[in-house]
Amino acid sequence: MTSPRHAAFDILRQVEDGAFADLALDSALRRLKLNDPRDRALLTELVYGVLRRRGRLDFALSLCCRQPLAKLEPAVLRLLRLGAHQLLHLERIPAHAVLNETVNLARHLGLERATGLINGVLRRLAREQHDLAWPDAATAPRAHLEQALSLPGWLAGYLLDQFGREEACRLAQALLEPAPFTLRANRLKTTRAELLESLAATGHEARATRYAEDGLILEKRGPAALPGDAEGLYQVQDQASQLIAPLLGARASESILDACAAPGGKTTHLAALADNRAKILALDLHPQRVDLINQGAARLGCAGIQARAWDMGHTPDFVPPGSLDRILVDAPCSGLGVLRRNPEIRWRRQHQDLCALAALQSAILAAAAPLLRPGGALLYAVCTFTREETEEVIAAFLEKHPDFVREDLREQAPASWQELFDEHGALRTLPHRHDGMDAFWAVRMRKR
Ligand SMILES: C[S@@+](CC[C@H](N)C(=O)[O-])C[C@H]1O[C@@H](n2cnc3c(N)ncnc32)[C@H](O)[C@@H]1O
Repeated sequence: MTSPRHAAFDILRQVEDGAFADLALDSALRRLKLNDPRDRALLTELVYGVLRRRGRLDFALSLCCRQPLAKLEPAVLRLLRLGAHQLLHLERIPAHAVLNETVNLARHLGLERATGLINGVLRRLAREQHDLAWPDAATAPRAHLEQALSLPGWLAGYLLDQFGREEACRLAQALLEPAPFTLRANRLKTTRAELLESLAATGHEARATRYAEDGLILEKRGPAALPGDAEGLYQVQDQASQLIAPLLGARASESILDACAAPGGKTTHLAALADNRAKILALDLHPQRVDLINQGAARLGCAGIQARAWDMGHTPDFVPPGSLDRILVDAPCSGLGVLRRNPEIRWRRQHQDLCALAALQSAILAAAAPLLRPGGALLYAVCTFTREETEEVIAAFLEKHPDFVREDLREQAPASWQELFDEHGALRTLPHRHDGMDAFWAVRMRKR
């Protein structure tokens, strides 16, 4: 039987080769017979923890290893990172167990020749871990962000430039933590209060979200399965994502385009808010992801959704121009606001990607714009915070589309949401400021 450490080693290798961590982990959890929930939790923690904290782990390891880490065999470095993560961040595992397990795994993997090095480096790290010279946030903020808070160099510089030292450090710290597990009560079938009650009755601890009207955060999961999954009583959806559909401001019976819709979290939310009386066209580039929209809609009891594959780089030729009341463009983006959920993006995303993503976002907006009727509203949303993908995309769009005007979202938002908007009336959520939610950005424009 594969141990959690061995499984984590395999998944980390797959991720280095380009796999998505969540998919590789889900498939391993399904395939392996890890019956003890503690083993499943350890596997998840090892994979997500090592990916999130790689910058921090490499800094600590480099202080304890005589060779530069770049010269180590990839498999040896992977084992060292796994060991270092347990030593530095998982206090309940004693150091001798970490050393034994890591060296045994190295042997099992045929890395007998590296066991001396692995043992030596981890032994030294265990001894010196409380005296490591972490760079100081006040005097060396960029090194602090890279080495203590585990950001790649370009992103450390980017955050400092955009947010300043203190806020950059708070954001980077928040992005290192596991994301909350948040649900949206499906108002087509239940209410938040009812769902909170049935969660409590089945041994789970949950609380209402501070901002999203139908949201609840699972604070402590009980051993039983969550009630109401098959019945479609809830959708797993971050609180920030739950703010987007209400901000579109749709009314029942309107025609809506959800231009980048899969897997359908916001499409199904739009249907629920309109009490199933809106007509929603849900498009996405990838046909297999379109299936997810249909499956979600069926489970949640949503009606009025037509989902199909389409490349929104081009205006859909099957929708009459000027015929839609509302458009949501929840655009593909750098995903830096959801690094907690997709930890491999931290190391995969490059600064130069931002330009290409902004070009794609601009193309999608330009293709959607002719479909809106005069007086209709277009909401643009991304789960990131970079200037390139937010203000700059919208400024370029408004310059080329003088028939659109930007709206101030504060005017129609509830009083309790006012702190979620910036001084230009755009939604700007950040995990360290707003009830732990993902970092999103959204703005609404109206066609004259
Ligand atoms: C941020 S996700 C959308 C999440 C979705 N709105 C939800 O709430 O579940 C962006 C989506 O855009 C899709 N996409 C990427 N390029 C696209 C294109 N050219 N046309 C249409 N969809 C595209 C991706 O497949 C992805 O599903």
